[in-house]
Formats: sequence, C-alpha cells, structure tokens
Amino acid sequence: MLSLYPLQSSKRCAVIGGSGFLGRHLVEKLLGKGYTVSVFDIRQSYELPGVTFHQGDLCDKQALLTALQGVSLVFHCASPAPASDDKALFQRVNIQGTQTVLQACTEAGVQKVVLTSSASVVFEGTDIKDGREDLPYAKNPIDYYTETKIEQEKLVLKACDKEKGLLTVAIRPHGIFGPRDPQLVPILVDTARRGNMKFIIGDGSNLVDFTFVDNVVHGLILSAESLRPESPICGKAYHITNDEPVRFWDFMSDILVGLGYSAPRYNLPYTLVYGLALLLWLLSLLLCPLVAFKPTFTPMRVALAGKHHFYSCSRAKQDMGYKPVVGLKDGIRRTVESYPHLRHGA
Ligand SMILES: NC(=O)C1=CN([C@@H]2O[C@H](COP(=O)(O)OP(=O)(O)OC[C@H]3O[C@@H](n4cnc5c(N)ncnc54)[C@H](O)[C@@H]3O)[C@@H](O)[C@H]2O)C=CC1
Ligand SMILES: CC(C)CCC[C@@H](C)[C@H]1CC[C@H]2C3=C(CC[C@]12C)[C@@]1(C)CCC(=O)C[C@@H]1CC3
Repeated sequence: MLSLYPLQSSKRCAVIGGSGFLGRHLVEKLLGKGYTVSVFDIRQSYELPGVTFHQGDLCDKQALLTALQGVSLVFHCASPAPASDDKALFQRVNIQGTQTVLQACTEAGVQKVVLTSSASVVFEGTDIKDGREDLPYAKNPIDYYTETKIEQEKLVLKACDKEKGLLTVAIRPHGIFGPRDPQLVPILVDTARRGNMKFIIGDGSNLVDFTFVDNVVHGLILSAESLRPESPICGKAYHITNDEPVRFWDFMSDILVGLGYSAPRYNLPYTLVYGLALLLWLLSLLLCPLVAFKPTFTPMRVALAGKHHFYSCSRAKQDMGYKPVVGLKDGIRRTVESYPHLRHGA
C-alpha cells in the first residue's frame, strides 16, 4: 500500500526539543530556509516570529498530537542532559518518550522523522579511530545517557516503513559546540575558575571530533531533504562531524586561551585519573542520601578526555553530499566571541 506518496513538498515541520541548544540553532536555520516551524519542548526558552511554541512533555501523546497537526517533517532533538545521570529519567524520556513520539507521528500522518542520535552510541571508553557507522552498538555503554540513546536510535530506525509512509533517519553528531552551548564551554570555564584545569589527562595526543553546531544543523536539514522512499538513507544512521579530528587538549586549550585562561600544562596518567573518578563517582552514589555532591571529573568525562574518539563521515558524504559548512578554527573563534560573560575577569 503506497498511501502517502509522492511525498508532499510541505515545508511545515516540528522540532521536538526546539528550546535547547541544537534545537534553537536548527529552528533559526529552518526559518531562514522558508520552513514554518512548530517547537515542542517541556520549556519555552525564547520567542521568535514565525515559530509556534507547544509546551509539553514528549511522553504525552495528546500534547504531541496537537503540535503535530498538519506537520509532515519532525526533527527529534530532545533529551535530558547527559550530566543528569538519572536512569529513570533517561529511560522515560529517551525510550518510552521516543516510542510515544513515533506513535504520535504515525497517527498525525507525519512522513519523515529525523532523529538526533549521537556518535557515542558506539563508544565504550576505549579508542575509536575513524569509526564508521557499521561499528556495533556499545555492549557496555559508559553511562545511562548512552545506554538510552542506543535504544532510542534502534527504535527510530526500526520504525522506517515505506509501505506505511513513514521514513526515518538518525544523525549522529559528536561533541557539538557553538554559541549558547550550555555544556562544553560553561563546564570548562567553571572548572578553570575553580583552578582545576591545570592537568592534561594522559599524554595529550588523543584525537577527538568536535562539531560546530552549524554543521550539525546542515546535516540534519540535508538528511531531511534527502529522505525519500528511493533514497539510500532511509532507516540508516549517519555520522556528522567537522571532519577535522583535533587533539582533545589542543581544542580545550584554544577555547581556554581564547577566553583569557591558561592552558593545562601538566600530564597525569590516564589510569590514575580514571580510577580516582570511578572512586569519587561511587562515593557520590553511596553518600547521596546524606550529601549531594557532583564530581566534575566523572568516569565518562575522563574517558572522553583521555581516549581517541573520532568518526568517519564518508557515508554522509556519499549518500547525501554532506560537507561541513564551517571549519574548526572559524567555529572556535565564533564560539569564543559569543561568550563575553565567561571571559577571565568578566
Ligand atoms: N551536545 C552535544 O554535544 C551532543 C548532543 N547530542 C544530541 O543532540 C540533541 C540536542 O542536544 P542539546 O541541544 O545539546 O541539548 P539541550 O539540553 O540543550 O536540549 C535538549 C532539549 O530537550 C528538551 N527536553 C528534555 N526532556 C524533554 C521532554 N520530556 N519533553 C520535551 N522536551 C524535552 C529540553 O527542555 C531541551 O530544550 C540531544 O538528543 C542530544 O542527545 C548528540 C551528540 C552530541
Ligand atoms: C572538565 C574537562 C576535563 C572536560 C570539560 C569538557 C566536557 C564538559 C566536554 C568534553 C567532551 C564533551 C562531550 C559531551 C558533553 C561535554 C563534554 C564531556 C557529550 C557527552 C554530549 C552528549 C553526546 O552525545 C556526546 C558528547 C561527547 C563529548
């Protein structure tokens, strides 16, 4: 049964998680490209002409159905923050919530769903060099965030059904940075202001992907516009990065120095720091009924800071003609300039 094809060329879309860092950049770009945008998010963080806001929880199907009326394309960019480390919340939002999103999309007659997944779905805390999409999902994910992002991606890709008229694709960015990012730069500056950014974990030679937010937005829109029944991208996952792996500690130093802080200088052995982070994390779990403390150096962050994790985007280049639109140096400059309030001494 080919119910809904050929696809309507409607430019009416919804961004679930559109109040967030990536979601808002995506909304701004979509407006510039002539799309009509509905944002569905648990919070409203801004107002923009041309955007209709629907405040609600993505686990609430009725609320979603209201927001998805007349929408043919859905971008799903919502997730609890990785730092929250709340297992029940991750399972509810990323797994049950994504099932609800898919049901609501089917009922509302949505034709395309683009998921923002994460390249971390294959990361287990050991080196990944030029990883391709055919790497197996992590068997021992490094945290609940990663564990539930894996299940979320599987659900979305499995839902791709040309007969039923629902096409899906998953974009896997890595280490997104840029103006208004609430995570990477603020955590880095906070750590530096507390005097804890003096040390390099490991020998400092590990290569990592950091992806400027505009490139992720470009990959998301490109995938949505390439998603057609005959396209090879249906039901597949795609790495989207800056395609310029960089030494983790060079990237951190460029941001820190750009904002007027000193770059880390002294090396510490990786296994020592990882062991300490594990110990602190266990202590924080044991003591959480008595004292609430959140260690900055979690085992996940130590693994991300001390191991190689960079990915090939050749599949995205081949199947959808992806090419980064902003280079790493330019992205770092634009990011640094956007945080005058986080400059040293500000
Ligand atoms: N920031 C990064 O480095 C990376 C992020 N990603 C993925 O990109 C997506 C966007 O991430 P960011 O913009 O960085 O995060 P963010 O935290 O800025 O945005 C997430 C948005 O989801 C919303 N949300 C959370 N729970 C919700 C619920 N139950 N119902 C409705 N809305 C809800 C939040 O209110 C927030 O506005 C996420 O799916 C994340 O997993 C993937 C790779 C890297
Ligand atoms: C204290 C320092 C050693 C590190 C400060 C920077 C970190 C906060 C960031 C470095 C790599 C980042 C990253 C993510 C979050 C922020 C960092 C840990 C993600 C976990 C965000 C969600 C993803 O899907 C994967 C990202 C990998 C890189």
